[in-house]
Amino acid sequence: MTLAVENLSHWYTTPDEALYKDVNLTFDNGKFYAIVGESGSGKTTLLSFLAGLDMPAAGDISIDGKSLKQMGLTNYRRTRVSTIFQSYNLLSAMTAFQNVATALEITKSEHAGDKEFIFASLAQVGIDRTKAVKNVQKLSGGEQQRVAIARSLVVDAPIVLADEATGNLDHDNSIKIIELFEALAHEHGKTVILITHDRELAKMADEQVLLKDHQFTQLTATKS
Ligand SMILES: Nc1ncnc2c1ncn2[C@@H]1O[C@H](COP(=O)(O)OP(=O)(O)OP(=O)(O)O)[C@@H](O)[C@H]1O
Repeated sequence: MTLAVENLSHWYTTPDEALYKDVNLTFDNGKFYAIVGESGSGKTTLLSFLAGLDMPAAGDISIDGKSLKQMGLTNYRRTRVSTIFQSYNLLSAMTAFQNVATALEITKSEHAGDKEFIFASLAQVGIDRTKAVKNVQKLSGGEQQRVAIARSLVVDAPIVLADEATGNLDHDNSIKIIELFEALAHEHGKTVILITHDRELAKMADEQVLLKDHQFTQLTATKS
């Protein structure tokens, strides 16, 4: 499966103040990508298009040649993509466990109601049973971030998008999450796209997409 960005241009004010012009990018399944670039360069904006939350001013996003417009953004969001937002968007009146359980119910997952599966999904991101049954507002920022990651991953979408998913985590926990993303791509064949400010973490990706001076450059990793 290939997710393609075709001749995409976007501006919020006028076309001569475009964030980017005629961008072409491809993202393949089984690969882990990092999008890096200065603050305000337009990374989150690109992610909102890839997530099917917004449409660019010009150009198209397609999946295996079929445009998202053709497919319908709601259909695309429901069936293809899972997004981890910078602001977590957790249901604040609920526990970590309930946040994950709700995602499984909404998406009619085969794991809906499976308590052990839910606890295991949270354990995978370092949230133990004691923390899992706490209201998410009683968890630290980094713990909330990990709950948001677990919630997004249980949905089992072929495309996983993450906006600064490790922004609130210490180095060791960031590495664990990156390894989890790597495994999703390499072992489960997903397309994983992470926005990050952290150049060291970005180097762990198979490809880096650099956004600089209104241009994207796709670089393949040369891993030792
Ligand atoms: N809805 C909007 N209306 C007008 N301008 C916007 C809107 N959203 C973003 N912008 C502007 O577009 C530019 C790119 O924003 P974006 O959030 O995509 O950048 P970013 O690279 O993700 O930044 P950061 O790393 O700081 O999160 C910024 O200058 C921002 O002010």
